[in-house]
Amino acid sequence: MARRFVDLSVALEAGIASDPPQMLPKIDYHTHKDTAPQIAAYFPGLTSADLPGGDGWAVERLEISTHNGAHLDAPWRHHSTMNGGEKAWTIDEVPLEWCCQPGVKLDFRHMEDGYLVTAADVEAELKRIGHDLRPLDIVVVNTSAGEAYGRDDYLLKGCGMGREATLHLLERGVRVTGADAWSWDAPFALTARKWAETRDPSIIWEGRRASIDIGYCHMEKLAGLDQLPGSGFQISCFPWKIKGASAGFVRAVAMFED
Ligand SMILES: N[C@@H](CC(=O)c1ccccc1NC=O)C(=O)O
Repeated sequence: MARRFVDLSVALEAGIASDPPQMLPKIDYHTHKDTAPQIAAYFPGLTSADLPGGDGWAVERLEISTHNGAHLDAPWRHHSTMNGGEKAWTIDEVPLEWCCQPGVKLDFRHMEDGYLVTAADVEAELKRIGHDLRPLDIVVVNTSAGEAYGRDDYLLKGCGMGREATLHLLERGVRVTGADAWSWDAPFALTARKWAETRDPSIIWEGRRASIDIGYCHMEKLAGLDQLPGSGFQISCFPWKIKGASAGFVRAVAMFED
């Protein structure tokens, strides 16, 4: 039996519209030509001419936040408490068991930017793909943001998972979800417009705040969801173990046993 992999993570990349301007990642690439003196520092007397082709080593320095690139948000990201009053788990406390499970893909690409997905929308899509949710299924949502990654309109793209839809998944035992958009919730700028009209603060991060009731994790900035069927694959998305952090980078991968 051959195993096939689909990469579900965007590359961490500088110079594209992946995040708001003040939150963009910075990557300083030190090339082989730049670094020969770094090696020479360990071997007094060595010159670049002694190295093959004059090459030193390649290394990069990053200036990033835990929310740049494809990442898994821990319950701690969503609120300081989870499960009705317990201290919320940070990323290093998330059970590994949550992060390698059967995957389910919901296709919501046709939904309008900023539309708030309901529990009925989730049920209708599960019926269409013929899947009954099981505890710990990893549910990923393909929105219109997926194909806009890196474009100037990326931050405004995609429907949002509302509180009702999020709780619907959590009440069925789902503990890890994901989207290919900048956020699990609706794009911030669109929620801000609604807030300016209503002044109702409960609409801000309404999907992720479901974690206050039932702690869960979600991935953001996924890629390649259009290549997945509705079900029939595993997802692996172990996060970087960053002590006490709100999120960890993930190389999310879908695996098929063909
Ligand atoms: N909506 C996303 C992304 C986000 O908030 C973010 C992305 C890059 C850098 C910083 C971010 N947020 C706060 O510092 C999240 O909640 O992780």
